[in-house]
Amino acid sequence: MTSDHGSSRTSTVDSSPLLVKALEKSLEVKDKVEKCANELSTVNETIKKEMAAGITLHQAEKALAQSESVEDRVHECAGELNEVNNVLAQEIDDRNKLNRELIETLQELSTTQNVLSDSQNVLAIAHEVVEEAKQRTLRDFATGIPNRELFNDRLDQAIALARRCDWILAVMFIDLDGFKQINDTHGHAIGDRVLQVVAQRLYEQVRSEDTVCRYGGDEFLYLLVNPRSIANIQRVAHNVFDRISQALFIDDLTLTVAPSIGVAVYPGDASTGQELVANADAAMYRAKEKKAGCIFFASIP
Ligand SMILES: Nc1nc2c(ncn2[C@@H]2O[C@H](COP(=O)(O)OP(=O)(O)OP(=O)(O)O)[C@@H](O)[C@H]2O)c(=O)[nH]1
Repeated sequence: MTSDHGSSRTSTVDSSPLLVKALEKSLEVKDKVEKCANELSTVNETIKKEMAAGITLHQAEKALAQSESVEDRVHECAGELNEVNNVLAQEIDDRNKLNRELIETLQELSTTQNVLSDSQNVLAIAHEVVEEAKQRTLRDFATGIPNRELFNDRLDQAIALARRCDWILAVMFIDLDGFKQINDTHGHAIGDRVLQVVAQRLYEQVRSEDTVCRYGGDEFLYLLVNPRSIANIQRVAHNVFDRISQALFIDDLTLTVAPSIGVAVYPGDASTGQELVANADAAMYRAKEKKAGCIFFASIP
């Protein structure tokens, strides 16, 4: 067996130094055994020939000595093979141990991944719960539309934008006329349904950049962002008025509520959100007092 052949085998099998050595050793032993077998076969051939020709005692002793020498070397090879086997057995043990450790590590990794995935799910649910809670704190419980807190936040943002972009803004203060009468005549539950329908009508009308909210009781606010002109504000206010004034059908009741609307415009009527709402509120009261078409602009004396 050539060393070239040996090195190509060992390099493809493993790069562990112990294993490389053991394999080289086994190739050496194999060579030795092959030599012994050849020698033994030569000795046997000679003995056969000599026996055919009539073997002498001297020849028989010589042949025995030769075969004993081969036998000694075969024993030696067996010892060496045993050593190789021990090394290989140790290597197999080590590899099995490594495999077991690898499997355990993979199992631990899989458990960790499951725990991680569970944690991620829990986290996602927690996010949803927090988001829902956040939404609840920003929505009016009875009608589902934004509440005063969300409106004020949007109003502050709108004022900041309007300042930077040179826009106008408008706040409409909407109060239902004679709402108490509905409560008193038909009960609080019907009054609640009326508020819900009004809120829905406002919500359906509002553009995505604008905001409506229930301010409290039967009061609603409507923020118009960058309406561009007073004429546009008037048009929206009239649309809101007409939509709210349409008949409401609740169970077998047909009800009507008309709103009083006060409008304040930024920057002409106020420079802050709070002032804008207060001025729209004051305009709404003047609209109520005068009963003049029920829409009143703060800037109109
Ligand atoms: N059903 C119901 N009623 C409410 C709610 N919040 C406030 N109210 C009632 O709404 C009414 C609001 O009072 P007002 O604005 O004086 O009633 P109004 O009859 O519309 O009076 P004007 O605005 O002057 O026309 C009161 O009767 C409150 O009890 C609510 O969530 N549900």
